[in-house]
Amino acid sequence: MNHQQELRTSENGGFDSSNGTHNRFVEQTESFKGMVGGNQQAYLVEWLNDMLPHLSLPLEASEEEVRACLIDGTVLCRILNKLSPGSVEMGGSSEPHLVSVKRFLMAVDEMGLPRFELSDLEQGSMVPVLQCLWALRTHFNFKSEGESIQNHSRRRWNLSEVESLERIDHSQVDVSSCGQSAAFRKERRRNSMDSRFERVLRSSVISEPSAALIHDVGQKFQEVFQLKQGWYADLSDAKISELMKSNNLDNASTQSLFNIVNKILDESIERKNGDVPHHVASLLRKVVQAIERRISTQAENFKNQNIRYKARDEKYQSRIRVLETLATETTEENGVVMNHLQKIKVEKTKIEEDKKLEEQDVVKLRKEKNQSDIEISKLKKEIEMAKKTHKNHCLQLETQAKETKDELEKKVKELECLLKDSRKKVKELEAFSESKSWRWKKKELTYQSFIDSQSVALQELRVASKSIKQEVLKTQRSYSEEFKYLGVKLKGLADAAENYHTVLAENRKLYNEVQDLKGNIRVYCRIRPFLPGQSRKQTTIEYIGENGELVVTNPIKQGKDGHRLFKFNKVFSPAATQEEVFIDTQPLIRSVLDGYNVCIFAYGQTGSGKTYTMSGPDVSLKEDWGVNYRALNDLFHLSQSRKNSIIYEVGVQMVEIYNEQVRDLLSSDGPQKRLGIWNSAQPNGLAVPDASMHPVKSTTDVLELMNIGLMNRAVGATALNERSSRSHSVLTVHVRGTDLETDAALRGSLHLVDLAGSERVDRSEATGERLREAQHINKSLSALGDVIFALAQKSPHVPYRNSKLTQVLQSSLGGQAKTLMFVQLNPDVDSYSETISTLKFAERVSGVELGAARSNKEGRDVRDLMGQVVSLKDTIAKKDEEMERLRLLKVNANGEKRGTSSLRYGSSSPRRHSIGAARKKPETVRRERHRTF
Ligand SMILES: Nc1ncnc2c1ncn2[C@@H]1O[C@H](COP(=O)(O)OP(=O)(O)OP(=O)(O)O)[C@@H](O)[C@H]1O
Repeated sequence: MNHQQELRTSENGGFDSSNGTHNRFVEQTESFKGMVGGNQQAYLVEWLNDMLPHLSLPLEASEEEVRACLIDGTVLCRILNKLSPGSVEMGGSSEPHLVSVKRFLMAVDEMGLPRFELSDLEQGSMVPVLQCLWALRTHFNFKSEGESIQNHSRRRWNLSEVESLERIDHSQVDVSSCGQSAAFRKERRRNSMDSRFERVLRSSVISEPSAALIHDVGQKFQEVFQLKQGWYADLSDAKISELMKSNNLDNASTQSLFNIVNKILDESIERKNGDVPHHVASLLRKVVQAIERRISTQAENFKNQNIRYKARDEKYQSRIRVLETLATETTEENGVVMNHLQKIKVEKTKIEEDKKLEEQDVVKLRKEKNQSDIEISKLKKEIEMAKKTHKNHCLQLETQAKETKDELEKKVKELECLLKDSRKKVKELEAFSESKSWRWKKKELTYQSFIDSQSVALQELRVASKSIKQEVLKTQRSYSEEFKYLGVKLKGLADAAENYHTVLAENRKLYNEVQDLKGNIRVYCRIRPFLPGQSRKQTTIEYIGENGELVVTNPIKQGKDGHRLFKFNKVFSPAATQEEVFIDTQPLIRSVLDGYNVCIFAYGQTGSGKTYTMSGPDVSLKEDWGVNYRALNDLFHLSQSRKNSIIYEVGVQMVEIYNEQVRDLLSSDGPQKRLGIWNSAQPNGLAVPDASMHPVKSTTDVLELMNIGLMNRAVGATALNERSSRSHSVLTVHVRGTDLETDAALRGSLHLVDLAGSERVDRSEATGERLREAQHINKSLSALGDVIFALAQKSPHVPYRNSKLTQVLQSSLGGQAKTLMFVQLNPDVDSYSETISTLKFAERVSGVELGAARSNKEGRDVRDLMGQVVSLKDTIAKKDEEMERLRLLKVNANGEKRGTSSLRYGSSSPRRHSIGAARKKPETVRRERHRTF
């Protein structure tokens, strides 16, 4: 059902009793309020279009479109004037739209209908506006319906007539289309639903063959009758009669004729008095007559058609019957007749099939109708359901509203309580603030009196401060004078302090010179740093003084007894570099070139850094070079710089003392060769005359030789498990210089001794071979200690012969040599006792006076005499050596008897690295040495 049909239904419904009119008006207005939505808006739009056709608003016009249409107020005023002519004054087009709307609203107010606000129409919700229009529509519908029941029943008749015509049209069409296909009939039916207007048109020109023709006729009518509201008022009688005379009415469609009738009726209703002008009435009659005529002719046509169909049908039936009787009577003519009959039967079956199809169509249509009925009932149910849910929703909302109202009331009560409380509190606060302000006033008074007394005191203080200021100025003056005096004094002190270091250096130089004069053995103490990977334990070194003081702490003892002070020529901290150590050693080494015998030896427990100081950790790196390399490098540099005045020849020996046996590390015969030792200090410094002497000309030569020597020592070490730390190595550098001017000769020698580890035997808990090694080391080191003690005591007998070490070092310790001892310390607290015994030994060494060193410079005569002395000493030494050998043989024989055996290097000793074929045999070297040194 479309909107118009619904509208019509609502318009027609409820008119049974005039008493119910008002109730229904209220109901409808209320219902609109509750259902503002698409349907109601569509009704209103349709109504508006009906009222003012020029609006031609689309049925599904949006709220904004409706607003745009109504906003200027003229539409509203026109509608009202149409419903109730003259109820609103119409303004000109220049009048502002607000005025029109206001006028409309005033009229609505007068009628007592619901109104809307201007703002609603302008931009607010359109619902109040639509409600107002709905009320207006309902109001005037009811009003007019009452009148139309009496006056305009014809109008309704017209519509029903049209519908009845439509039904006739359907049945006619159905009958006429008996012979057509079902599809064609369906198409026709669909077309028939297109629009109400076309349906009406079709019904009016049912005799016409096509819809196009119907439309054409309608168009023509529209052209002929462009009718407007109140049109006939403008027509003259002559015009109307002319219109009636013409055959225009006959050519117009039935719908157009109905429209004329309707308009005439509407106009007459609007005029209220119901009077219709005579000429209009005659026109109306004419139109109605035309319509009636048309309908009667069409009815006549249908009747005739029906009769024709019936007659045709009867004719067919009678023919069939005749043919059937003919068929039964004449059997001879059966063949011919049968054929005839067959044809007739075929025709009959065709007709029956058509009938069946018709029936099927009817059934289908019924079914479709049923389905649509079902759908309608479904929709109705849905609407009811929606109504119910809506009602439920409304109820829910109401209950919610009630609940919220209750809550709000509760809250209001609570707030009231709070308000009461706060009032109480405000009162309390007021009372409190009053008491406080009283107290403050009191305090103010006391403060005032206090301020008065303070201001008096301030006055007094000012006077006092003035006098104090004067005193301060006085003292300032005196202070500045004293400062000046102190400044002068301080300057003197600063000058003195500045000089202090130079004085200190001078002192040290003088001290060294005094020691040189005395021939004291110099002692340099060097402390090894903690090694990487070694946990930073507590150190035994408490203090290192610049002037050679060293304080060592006993980790067990506390207080004064825990500390011990030692004093040496120099103490090198763990941070001291190889370079720094050498700088302090350099002057001593240089004196070798001046013809002095110099001996440098490193003493200390195993791992304390003896080899580090003497050789260095890595020969390939120059900055790591120890005293050995640096000394020889320096000697060559110096000899080069002096080559214009003195020509130097340098030779090198390298021996090892292991288990009281001296072995040549550079000998081409191998280290197993035991060397003889001179029994007394040799004037030429050749302590080990049998050791091969290797002339060197550059640092590279020295490095090469020393590497061979170290390798020989290292090879031995591999076989005998780190023998290097249990043997003494002695590198002797012999220098012979000849003055080019005076031909005077000078000889100097430099012993560089890396002693074996000085730790006690019991500490290492050694046994077997190790014990033997340790015993030998102990023996040699204690022999060294005895020699030093004897020298310190200036004893007439110095026991050099007690060990090979003392014998080798005899020339450096006893003769007027310059001797330097590096005391190497391990800072680890675990090594405290070893450190103390090392330091005690070093203390004793530093006290030894060897007498002033003497240079070995000599003229030619002296040299000849010295040569003789040397040969004599050589002979004595040989004898001594023989005696020594015999003694050793005796000792060994006794030892073998006791079942002990001495260490041999025979098969167990490592392969000897050869110095090379170019090297001369020891005898040759010895001869040469005897010749040159
Ligand atoms: N001043 C130092 N700075 C850095 N490392 C050092 C220093 N002195 C010694 N060392 C390191 O300490 C370790 C032991 O040193 P070194 O072998 O020279 O001791 P040693 O007294 O000669 O031992 P041994 O008696 O066994 O021959 C080495 O690894 C060495 O590099």
